Amino acid sequence: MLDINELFREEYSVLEDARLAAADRQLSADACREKLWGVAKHYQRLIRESYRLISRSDRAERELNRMNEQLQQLAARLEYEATHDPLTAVFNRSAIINQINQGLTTGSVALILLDIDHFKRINDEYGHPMGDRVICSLVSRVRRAVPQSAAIGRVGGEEFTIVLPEARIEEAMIIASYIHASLNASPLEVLPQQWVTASFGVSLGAKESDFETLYSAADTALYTAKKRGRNQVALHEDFFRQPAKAC
Ligand SMILES: Nc1nc2c(ncn2[C@@H]2O[C@H](COP(=O)(O)OP(=O)(O)OP(=O)(O)O)[C@@H](O)[C@H]2O)c(=O)[nH]1
Repeated sequence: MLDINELFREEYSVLEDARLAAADRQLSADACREKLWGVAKHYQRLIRESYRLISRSDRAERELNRMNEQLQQLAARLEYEATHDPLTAVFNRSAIINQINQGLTTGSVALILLDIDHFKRINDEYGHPMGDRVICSLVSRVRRAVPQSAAIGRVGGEEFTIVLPEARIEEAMIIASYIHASLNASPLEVLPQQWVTASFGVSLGAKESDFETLYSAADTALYTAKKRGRNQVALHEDFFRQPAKAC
């Protein structure tokens, strides 16, 4: 802790001297002038010191602001990296789990599970780097086919989710069919000589259900699509059940 008396010892002494001089009616004009010079010299020194301190504190504040900005940028980057897939820039698995669980606290959530068909063959035939480019190209096509409110996620190597909060099962089916049709309309730009198709599983989670339940239902539907020959959309069987008729 700084002691103000210690810090300004010299100035206090000059000040005290000046006070005594001001009170001394017998003091000669020359002696008064000499005291005044002393005060002026110290005053000048104080101005110089204050200016130096203000400049230093301005510099420190600017440096602090710069570091704060860097910290915020770093936090945003870490947050982005923790929630996004580095290859495709869509949400990663943990972000999708959070979004679905969050969505299910306030309403229903429809889920489309998309799995590229025979992707291993693409890797084997054209190489892993081409496989990566196929994944990115397919994601671009999915982006163009889904509404803004949909969250696209990569939950496995060649498995993707399209999360549709508050959507009805019919809307989810339409969107899945639209992506399916778009993949069948033309080959991906990066691999024009080879059609890349996908299978889709669609389901709906009721309010207050959870990720595991919804994902498992969509996965069962996806398995059905694969089993039936791939390159198609399957709806979870729960949605085929008719409500019991009253007698
Ligand atoms: N290029 C590339 N390949 C990946 C990536 N992640 C997973 N894979 C490959 O994806 C392939 C998935 O193969 P499988 O699970 O047998 O599925 P599939 O060949 O698509 O067959 P079906 O799903 O049954 O139609 C494996 O060969 C993985 O190595 C990735 O990030 N990049």
